[in-house]
Order: sequence, then C-alpha cells, then structure tokens
Amino acid sequence: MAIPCPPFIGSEKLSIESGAMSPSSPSPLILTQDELKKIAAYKAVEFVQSGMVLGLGTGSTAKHAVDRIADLLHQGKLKNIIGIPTSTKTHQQAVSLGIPLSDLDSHPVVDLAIDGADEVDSNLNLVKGRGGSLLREKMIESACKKFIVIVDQSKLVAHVGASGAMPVEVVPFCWKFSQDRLQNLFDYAGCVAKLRTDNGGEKIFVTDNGNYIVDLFFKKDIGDLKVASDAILRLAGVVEHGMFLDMATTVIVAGELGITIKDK
Ligand SMILES: O=C[C@H](O)[C@H](O)[C@H](O)COP(=O)(O)O
Repeated sequence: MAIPCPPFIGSEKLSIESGAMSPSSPSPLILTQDELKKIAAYKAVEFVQSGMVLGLGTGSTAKHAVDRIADLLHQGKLKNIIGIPTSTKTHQQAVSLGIPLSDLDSHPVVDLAIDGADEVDSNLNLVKGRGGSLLREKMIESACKKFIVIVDQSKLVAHVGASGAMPVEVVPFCWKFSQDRLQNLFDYAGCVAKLRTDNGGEKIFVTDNGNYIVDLFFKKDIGDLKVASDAILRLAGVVEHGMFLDMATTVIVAGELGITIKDK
C-alpha cells in the first residue's frame, strides 16, 4: 500500500542488494515490506556509537536493528555497548546474539533507543504496543536522550488513533470494568473497546508485566491527543497506553522512493 510520505526531509535513495544496503542506481527492484523495515533499521544503527547505552526495541522492525547491532559488535566496529531490552522477546534475542544487557535500575540514562511503531503522524506522535510491549517501551524510551523510530511507509498516518487499535495496558483485576470505562470515555469518538486475546483466540493475551491489553477502536477523531492521554491515565486500573506523544526525536521512514528522515 503506497501512502504519501509527510514532508520529511533528507531523502536518500537506497536499494537492497544481496541482503545488504547500498546506494541505488536506477533500479526496478520492488522491495518487500520486511526489506523496507530492514533498510530503516540499518539506517538507524548508523547513529549508534561505541560506549552507548542502548534501548533495544521490540517488533519485526526493531528486530533488524538488534541483529545489526550484534553484527557490528562481532565485527569489532562497535565496542562497549550496553543494551536495555524493551521486552522479554527482545531480551531473548539479545542474549542469543551475545549483546551485553542491563536495565534502568543500573542505567537510568539511556543514550539512544531504536524502535518501531504502529502509527506515526507528521508531528512524530506515535501509536505503539500492538505487539503488547508498550509499558517497558515507554519506560525505556522516555529515559532516552535520543529516540529513533524506524518504520516502513505503511505506518504513516494523518492522525494517530484513526486506523487500527490503540492499546491500553490494564491490570487484570476487574478488567471488564476498565474496558467499559475506556469505551465510555471515548463515546464521542464511537469507541469500541476489546480485550486482546492471543491471535484473536479464546486465551487472554498477557503482557510481560502480567497485565491485560484493551484495544480501543475509534470511528471518529479523538481530538486533542494530550487531553485523551491524560484522561486515559486518570482511570484507576489503567497502567499505560500506546500513545507516545512528544517522545520520538527522529523518525526514519523507508519507502518506495527511498529513506526519509525527520528530526524533531
Ligand atoms: O508492542 C510492540 C511495539 O510497540 C512495536 O514497536 C510496534 O508494534 C511495531 O511493531 P512492528 O515493527 O512489528 O510493526
């Protein structure tokens, strides 16, 4: 699906040749969505320097960045990296690749985080958490000096929350009560709130933190995002939501026409 890029700056044409990135000559290659994710991820890893404490994101795009960081470590091109994983899945990936790890207790200041997103608007506001990792991601990414978001062009939207689920992590205690309150809160936007299950089946999806996710689907614009964010967070029973407002410092978008980079 081709979505027009917002007016990002610094466009750079790239193509994938034999699994690696290189500047493109006129090329008829049509890249898959996963190849675009990899291009964005590799570009972000160019910002990593030896000695950094790194927030390691979660999801199919961030996975490429973690792989790339490990490659550069093993090639000796990066040294003394400390990774802080944003999920148990990324923790497992990083351990399997031999990336030294720590946590926010030991390293409360993170130099750089690289992570994907489900939606990105032209002000660099995000929706994250459709993979369920929003809480740890938000904790780590709000402790970062620089937060680079990596996406393929399909993630660009005019208004966050207008398409797909807005995840909200809630405590399991009386989750139906929380679900109803969330739905009522956004009644004006035609909200439907649904408890997330594993792959849409019967089993309730449980986050790394032992909580549940209520996904909010809006039929209309939710209006001011900060107001919506504050209203959600005021509900007892809510732990966190997937709107990441004013957090991303850079967004790297890989699309059919190349890479675009926008800095806050
Ligand atoms: O909980 C999941 C994370 O917020 C992901 O960063 C987000 O869902 C994007 O994932 P993907 O790169 O797989 O589209």
